[in-house]
This record gives sequence, C-alpha cells and structure tokens, in this order.
Amino acid sequence: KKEVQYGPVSPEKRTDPAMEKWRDNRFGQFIHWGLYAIPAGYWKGKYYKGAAEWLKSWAKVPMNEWAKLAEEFNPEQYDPEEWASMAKQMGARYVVLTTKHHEGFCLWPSQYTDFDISNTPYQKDLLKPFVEAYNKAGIDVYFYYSVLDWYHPDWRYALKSEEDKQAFERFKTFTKNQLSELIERYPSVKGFWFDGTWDASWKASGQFSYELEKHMKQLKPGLIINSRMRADEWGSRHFDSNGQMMGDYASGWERKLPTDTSVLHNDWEACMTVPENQWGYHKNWEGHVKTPTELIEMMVRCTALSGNFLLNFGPKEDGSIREEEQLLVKEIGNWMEQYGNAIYNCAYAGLEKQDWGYFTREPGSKTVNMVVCNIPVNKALRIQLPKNLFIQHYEYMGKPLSKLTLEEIGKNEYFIHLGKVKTKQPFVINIQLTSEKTDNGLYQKAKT
Ligand SMILES: COc1ccc([C@H]2[C@H](O)[C@H](O)[C@H](C)N2C)cc1
Repeated sequence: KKEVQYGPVSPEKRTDPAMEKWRDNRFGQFIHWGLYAIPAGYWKGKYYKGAAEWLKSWAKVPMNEWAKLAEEFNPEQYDPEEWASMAKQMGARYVVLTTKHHEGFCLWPSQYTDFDISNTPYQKDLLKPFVEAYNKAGIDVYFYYSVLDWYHPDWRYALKSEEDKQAFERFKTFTKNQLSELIERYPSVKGFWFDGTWDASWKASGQFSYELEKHMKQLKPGLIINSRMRADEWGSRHFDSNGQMMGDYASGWERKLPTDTSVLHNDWEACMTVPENQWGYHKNWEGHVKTPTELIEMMVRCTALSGNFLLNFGPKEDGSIREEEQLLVKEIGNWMEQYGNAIYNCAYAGLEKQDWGYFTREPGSKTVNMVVCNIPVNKALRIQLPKNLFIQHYEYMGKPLSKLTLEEIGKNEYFIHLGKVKTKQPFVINIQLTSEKTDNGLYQKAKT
C-alpha cells in the first residue's frame, strides 16, 4: 500500500440523496456544442474524418485563425426549450452540456476570459436559458468542463521549466476561478463532467485537483464529480495509487461498455457517440451510425451492471438538431415510455446473465425485469436462480407475445417459453421471485 494523501475526497459509494438521484436517473443526454460546429469537420474545403470537435488539431489550424470562428457564431435557431422537450420525450433524466471544450471557447460570459459567447454576434449567455429549460422539464443539469484549454496562454502540456510551472500556476487559478464562477452563476447545477485531464501537467497536479474537488463540494454540497477530473499526487488518474476511485463515479467508459460484474464495485457511467467517433457536429458522418435498437441495448446493459448511459448529441452551429438525432429521440422515447421502468431506479439484479438479454431490478424489489434482446431459436428463455429463490409469478406488459408458459427444467432453473413473438425492439418480461417454493400449479415437471 502506498501513502496517498491526495486521493478520494468522498466515500466510494455515497448514500446521500443527490447521489441516489444520480443512480436513479440511469439515462442521460450528452451535448457537445461549440465553435467546432461551424466548420463541422471541413476546413478550407477539405474533409477531415476525425472527431469534429478536434478539427483544429486535425487541420493544424493556428489558434488566432480558429478563434475567428467566434465572430460568426450566431445560433439563431437555438431553442433550449425545444432541446429540453426533446430530451424529455427521449426519456433522458439528466443532461451533460459542454460549457467549454478543448478549444477554450465558453458558452457563458466568463469574467476570466474574452473567448466566450459575449464576444460573438449572438452575445447572450447560452447556459442560463439552457439550465432553466432543462430544470423546468425536470431534467438534472451537469456541466462538461475541459481542463485542457488550447486558447489560454498559460496552458501547459508538461512542466519542463520554471516558466512552465509559473504559467501553470496561473492556469490552475484560472481553472478554479471558472469552475467557481459556473457554480455561482448556475447554482442548480448537479455536477461536473471533467475532461482534458490526461496531460503530464495535470497528472503532476494531484494535490491541486484534490483541493479543487473539495473546494467545489464546499461551494455546492452534494455536487457530483466524475473520476476523470482527478489525479493523485503520484499521477494516478481516475483511481488512486491504491486503486481507490477518485470522484463520485468512474467515467473511463468512453465509447465502450463493461462486460462483467467487476464494475459493480463503483458507480460508473458510459458515454456513447451515435457514429463511431463524433461528439461535435460533423456535416457528414462516415461509417456505421448506431440504430435506436443498438443504443437501447447499450443502455440496458449499463443498467444491468448498475451504471449510467450518456448518449451524445451534437447540435448544428445554428442550434438545430440533425435528423438522425431527432429519430433517436422518437424511437428511444417510444421504448422508454413503454419499458422505462426496467431502466429508471434499476440496477444489477444479482442473477446469472443469459444470452437472450439482461436482468434489471430495483434494489430491494422482488420484481425482476427480463429485457429480451435476442430471441433464442428455441424461443425458450433460460433462467437460473440462486438456490433459495423461485419464480412465483411472471407476466408480460405490452402486446408482442401471444402467451408465456413457464417450465421448471432443473433446480431453480426454468424456461419461459415465448410462443409466437413479433417485435422489432427489445421487450420486457417481469418475474416475481419468492423465497419459498409455492406449488401453485405453476410448475410443470420437465416433460422428459
Ligand atoms: C485523445 O483521445 C481523445 C481525447 C479527448 C476526447 C474527448 C472528446 O472530444 C469528447 O469530448 C470525449 C467525451 N472526450 C473524451 C476523446 C478522445
């Protein structure tokens, strides 16, 4: 065990109401919006296939040229009420919006930089109406904030000289000022999604990130901060040098999902793009665009492993939402309307995973949701229960199933026979578990 002074600030599994609400939310909307939405993946007529919010880097654009984009940023179609109503229709219970991405441009009028919304034709604060609209829709608001800042003259990738160190001290003060400003200006914010924390300069600032997390949680008790914010004094990120998670939930799951129950030890969240790798708006998505069904299954997998799923949207420069994302709002929204109870407030059910899909359960409930994503060729859904549990009742809400029959095929082992099924989306069967074997005729000895 290593001596770690600047590791976790909060306990690994907080039990306060704010953190319980974070868990109950389960499904969130990520929004990447900034100057990068203007060029949208093209620079001087050339197409760049990399992530659109990184275009400055791919096209090697000098910052003084990139910053000129602020002079044309004027999102006249920006309608946060519309965004919030879409998020509500989709069934998102929280939202994470980029207040400042790596480009350094701030969507709010910051007193600590001139590279912000007030120096654009639009001028007005974008965050205030956003926070109000989403809160009014009952959706919790979180702020994405990039520590890495390509615009700020005092940013340093590494601390190689005394000059670097002095500059980075100024940069850390700037960072702390901006974060305090965001909490003070928008006090209903529920937490921060930090990014841009992989460089040596920040990895050498473990004590600072420790004290900054403490400072922010003093400014706003209950504040929720992701593990990506943190390094310890040895440069270990997300988890300290003794493997203790820093921040309030593990946020290393970017465009990838966990596959086993080892993640259950901590709260965690996976963030996901619709195309393979685009967060900011790109005019032409290349390659596979995930279907609503694929994204629904990812969300279910996260819930089934007690994690959150954060699905990304990249609004256009004018503030409008692209067709593909509008389709997701409709399709995922329909599914959540019918089956949201298998997601919200749910978590790992404690049952052995089966190939046909996922079990989810509201902690402490006797009702287990079976979310069926892959109908077996024999149309029989296998269930293996722990030895002291039995199926007392089962039902399907909704239409696609004609009838269900339950067959006991072994010790605490069952088949649910589906009969005729017609469905295009995953569906949910509820089973009631009981701890005593009630022989109410539900059980048919295996027909051997
Ligand atoms: C170096 O590889 C990276 C760096 C940063 C990212 C950023 C993306 O721009 C987006 O904001 C994502 C959430 N974040 C990890 C992604 C991959």
